[in-house]
Amino acid sequence: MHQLVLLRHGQSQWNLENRFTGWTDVDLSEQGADEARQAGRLLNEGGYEFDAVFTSVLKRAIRTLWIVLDQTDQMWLPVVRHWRLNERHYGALQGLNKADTAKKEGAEQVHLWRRSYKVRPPALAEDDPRFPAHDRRYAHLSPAEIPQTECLQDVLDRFLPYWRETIAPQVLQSKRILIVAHGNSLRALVKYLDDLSEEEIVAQNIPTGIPLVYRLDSQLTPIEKFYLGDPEAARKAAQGVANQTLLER
Ligand SMILES: O=C(O)[C@@H](CO)OP(=O)(O)O
Repeated sequence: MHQLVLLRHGQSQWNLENRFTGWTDVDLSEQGADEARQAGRLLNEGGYEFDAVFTSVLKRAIRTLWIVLDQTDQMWLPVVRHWRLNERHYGALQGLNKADTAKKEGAEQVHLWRRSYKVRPPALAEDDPRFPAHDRRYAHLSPAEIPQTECLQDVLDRFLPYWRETIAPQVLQSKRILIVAHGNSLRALVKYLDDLSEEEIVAQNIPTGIPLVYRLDSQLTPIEKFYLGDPEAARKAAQGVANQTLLER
């Protein structure tokens, strides 16, 4: 049996402000840092140890990872940061308030942008300062790899090669892997691991800062999966993510 732990970063400043974030490099809020510490405590209590760790090139995930490694006394572990684990690029929605956007564009449209598999949010123009080609951390990417917007399918398409070539082989060697990433990059991986349909993935929301443990067989098919800690707290936190576009917020 193989084990994999997924962790969405703790609450970010823009999660707190209820803004679409995507590839914007915002930091953790104070609550987010607390959530990361709590994730570390849960991992300690469960006796979880890791052999290798993967994260994105965005500081809310990196800092969550730092806090977890500190909390679990595993700061020595090898860490790989890769853009393919980044959050979904939210195109021209990046920076906008989610509830205001639902008011303006309609809740149904915003739900499609947030959770459908194939509907892309409006794209960024190439001369927009938010376009990642202007950021030197992405200078090594080919033009075709740099997104102006992404739907969940695009995220899975860019995450999967990295999963197949780099992470999955290590899981199969029985290395205990921790992936600290983002709501939608983890939804893409969950869709793939759980073999969910395009309809089923719509209802999946991943809460911030709660470790999600997968036990997998030799084909990397899940045998069981569960959130560490109180299952009711994880359910409520996931519901809170789903509710971010409610107009009365
Ligand atoms: O803004 C984002 O980048 C993501 C994660 O915070 O939001 P959503 O859950 O709306 O897809």
